[in-house]
Amino acid sequence: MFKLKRYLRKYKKESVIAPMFKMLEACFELLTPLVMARIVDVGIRDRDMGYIMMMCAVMVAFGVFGLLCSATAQYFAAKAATGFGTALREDLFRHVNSFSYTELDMIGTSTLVTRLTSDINQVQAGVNLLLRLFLRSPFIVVGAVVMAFVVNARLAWIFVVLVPVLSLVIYGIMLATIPLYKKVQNRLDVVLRLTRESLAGARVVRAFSRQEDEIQDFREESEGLMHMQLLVGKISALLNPATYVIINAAILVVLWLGGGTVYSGELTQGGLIALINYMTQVLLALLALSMLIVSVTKASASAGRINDVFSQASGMKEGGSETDIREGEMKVSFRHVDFAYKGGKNALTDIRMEVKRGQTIGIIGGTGSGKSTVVNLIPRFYDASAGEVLVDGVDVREYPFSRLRGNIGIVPQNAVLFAGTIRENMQWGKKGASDDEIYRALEIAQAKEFVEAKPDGLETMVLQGGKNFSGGQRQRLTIARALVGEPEILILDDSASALDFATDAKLRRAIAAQTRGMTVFIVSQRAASIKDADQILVLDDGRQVGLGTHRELLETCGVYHEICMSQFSEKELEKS
Ligand SMILES: Nc1ncnc2c1ncn2[C@@H]1O[C@H](COP(=O)(O)OP(=O)(O)OP(=O)(O)O)[C@@H](O)[C@H]1O
Repeated sequence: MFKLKRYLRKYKKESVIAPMFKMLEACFELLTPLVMARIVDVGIRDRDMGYIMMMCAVMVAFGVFGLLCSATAQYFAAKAATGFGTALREDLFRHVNSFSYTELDMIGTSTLVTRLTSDINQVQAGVNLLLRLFLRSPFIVVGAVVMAFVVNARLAWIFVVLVPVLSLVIYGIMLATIPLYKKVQNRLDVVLRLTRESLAGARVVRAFSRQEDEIQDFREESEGLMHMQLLVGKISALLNPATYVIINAAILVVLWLGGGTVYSGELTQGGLIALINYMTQVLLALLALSMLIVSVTKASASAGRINDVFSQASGMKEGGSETDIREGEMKVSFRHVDFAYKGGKNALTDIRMEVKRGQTIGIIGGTGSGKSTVVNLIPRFYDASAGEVLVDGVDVREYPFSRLRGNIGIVPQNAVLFAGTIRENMQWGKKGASDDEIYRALEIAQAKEFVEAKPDGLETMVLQGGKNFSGGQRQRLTIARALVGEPEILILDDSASALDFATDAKLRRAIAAQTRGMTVFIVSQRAASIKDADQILVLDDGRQVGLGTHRELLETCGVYHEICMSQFSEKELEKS
């Protein structure tokens, strides 16, 4: 948690004012039993109503000042803590955004969501409590012991014994619960992941009638979390009975010994009442301290999880801004490229390909053969494990991300749209794109017709994930989004799979005719979608088993021939 203190730097003033006001409030609290003692020893003894009223007014004034101090402290602590939380959240979000796909795969989205939300809230609550209580509680404990010595030094020794005994009990309980908080948070991660998966895949769950299994899995995890929380709760629940037994025993001792002292005149009745009040103050302060420790412990566990994300640096270093681009003939080159996902075997082995500016490249192969992996290396979603990928003759690792990716329009396999209007979604491709530019892109992507048919046109709202559009419409919108920016390289990663054959063909014809000079990569399982490409890369289990035109590959590449045989009739094959 200490490591995160930099986020409080902007709130130095608040971080000092909050504990100071809490201490001031504590001073009023410590003085109150003395006023009470005066009421008993002087006011009540002498039956002096004027004195009693005056002292009551003093007590009320202490209470009001204490309340004002407490409210001021609360205000500044809340200001510092929420500012801290906001700065931390923004920084963590920025850091997560710097991750490459490798780190995202490794850490997992659900746990990142928990860390960005619940963990940061936990740390924020810890900071708030820390600012208010870390000085106040020890100050009250020490202050109450000192005041007890002021009232009666002989009886004050009971406090000297009481404070360590109480502290020891509280510490023991803390020690038992602290490791469990981290486990609770980890379990929460699992529950969140299950919830996310189950809700995101709600349609699939229903389609496979898996609701009961999903509910069962969720129940098991949720009950696991509950048992863990109950265990922590049960141990923590010992705190109050244990401490109250000790404090009441101490009060009995004070009354037992104090009674005699009052008779002998060594201690006044008011003094005895003040001692009991101080004892209660010690207990309450220690309980507040234990609450602080619990909160700080939870916050530390959460801070640890947040720091783990911060310490995960992006494995990808961005290239310098002065990239020397050689505008040669080759737009994209793969030179003996190998790639393995973290901890896995090679997903790609020795990929070699030279793609000229303006060419269309088809990439085909069975499922899992590495087609998406190949195209993911061009915008540097992953880095090659061996060999190099070049764009305009320069290794992709030498580019600043914005420059490299700014020239690439990528349409991923899963059509992802964001909540907002169609226009806003299209402007992801190019900030401030005009309606003309958007309609041109929609036209090429074969999406203009259905967008125009909507009463609100470009103002039509897209629901989260594009749920109010069909799969094919979503795909066409994501293609249009990539085209709006008129990228130099367009990557269509199986992004026309939901289109019927006629629309798919129209789309490819429009791209070929209206995007002259654009280098286009088409990943597809359908031979018909890529057969007219200038070059076709054939993959089999991550290996390049063919590279050439449709005609050439039919002659030379067994895998390609087989794919075509399975998809075309004899007649179609002869014609092609
Ligand atoms: N994020 C990942 N982490 C680990 N392994 C992965 C990851 N993505 C893909 N793989 C593995 O890499 C191999 C190639 O996957 P890739 O997605 O490139 O295949 P593909 O040819 O595009 O398949 P499909 O046509 O089914 O989309 C597969 O064995 C797959 O299991």
